[in-house]
Amino acid sequence: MLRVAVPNKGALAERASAMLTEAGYRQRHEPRDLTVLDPANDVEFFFLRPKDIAIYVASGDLDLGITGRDLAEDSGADENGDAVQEMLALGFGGSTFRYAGPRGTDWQISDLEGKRLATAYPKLVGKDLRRRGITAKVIRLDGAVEISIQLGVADLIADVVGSGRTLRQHDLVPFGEPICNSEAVLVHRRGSEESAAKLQLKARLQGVVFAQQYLMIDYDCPRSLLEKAIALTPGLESPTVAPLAHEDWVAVRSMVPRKDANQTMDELAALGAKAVLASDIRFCRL
Ligand SMILES: Nc1ncnc2c1ncn2[C@@H]1O[C@H](COP(=O)(O)OP(=O)(O)OP(=O)(O)O)[C@@H](O)[C@H]1O
Ligand SMILES: O=P(O)(O)OC[C@H]1O[C@H](OP(=O)(O)OP(=O)(O)O)[C@H](O)[C@@H]1O
Ligand SMILES: [Mg+2]
Repeated sequence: MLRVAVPNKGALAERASAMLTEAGYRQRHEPRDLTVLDPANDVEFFFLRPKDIAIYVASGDLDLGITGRDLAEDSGADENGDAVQEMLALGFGGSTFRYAGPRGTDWQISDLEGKRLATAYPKLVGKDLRRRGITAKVIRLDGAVEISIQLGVADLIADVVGSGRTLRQHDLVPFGEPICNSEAVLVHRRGSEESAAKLQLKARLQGVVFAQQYLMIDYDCPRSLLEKAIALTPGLESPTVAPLAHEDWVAVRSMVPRKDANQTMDELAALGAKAVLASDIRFCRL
C-alpha cells in the first residue's frame, strides 16, 4: 500500500487535500484526523505538519509527500543535496523565500556578512550563504520571524513572502534575488524507485494540474482561414477539426493555456472565427 504525507494545516493543507479529492482519492472529513485509508486506491494518507513531511519521506517511512519546495530544500540532509526529490510541481501555494531588512536602507546581499539573520529555514539559508561565501550568524526561530528584528534578536531575516503584507506590516523590505521560488510539490526520497503505484498517483495529480492550467476552446472557422486559426490554437498534439453542415466552414477544438485564453479568443474573433467558446476541463490524462 502506498503511504502518502499531506499537510495537516497551514497555507498548503486545504488545496493539497482538494487536489487529491479531485484526483479521485478519499480525504479526511474531520480536520483532526491524522490518517485516512483509501482501500479502493490502495493508498493510506498521513496528515502531518508541513515542516515534518520531508523528514518522513526522506527517511523512507512514507513513500510520497506533498510539501513546499522551500521546505523540501530546507530538509537537505547534507551538502550534497536534498534528501527528497521533486516529482511534480502542483501549481498552487506559490511564494518566494527572501532576505529582508528594515525599511530605509538600500540593503545589498553583501550586507548579510557578519549579521544576525533570523529564519525558520536554517538549512535553506545556510546553503545559500555558503554558496555566496558569506558568513552570518543564523538564528533559528519557529515562526513569526518578521518580528524578531523589532525584538532585538536579529539584524535581518529570511522568510516566506506571499502577498508581502507581513513584511510591510513590520516595516521590512525584501532584497536580493529570491533564495527559492516555491510552490507545492510532490516529493519522494532522492534516488528511490519510481514504482508503478507512485507513478499512478503522480499521473492523477498531473491530470488535475493540467486541467487547472488549460481551457478547452471551441470555435467555427471558415475553411479559408483554418491554417491561420490553427497557428493560434495548435493544441497539444494538434487540434480536432470537424466538418460543419455548411461546407465552407469547420468546427475546431483545442486546449489552450488558461493564462493566454482571453488573448487567443480575441485573436480568433479578429481573424473571423465565430462562436468562440471556452470551457473548463475537470481532469485529464495526457
Ligand atoms: N503566505 C503564504 N503564501 C504562500 N505560501 C505560503 C505562505 N505561507 C506559507 N506558505 C508556504 O506553505 C508552506 C508551509 O508553510 P506553513 O506556514 O503552512 O507551515 P508552517 O510554518 O510549518 O506551520 P505553521 O505556520 O502552522 O507553524 C511553505 O512551503 C510555505 O512556502
Ligand atoms: O507575504 P504574506 O502574504 O504576508 O505571507 C507571508 C507570511 O505567511 C507565513 O506566515 P504564517 O502565517 O505561516 O505564520 P508563521 O510565520 O508563524 O509560520 C510566512 O511565514 C510569512 O510570515
Ligand atoms: Mg508558517
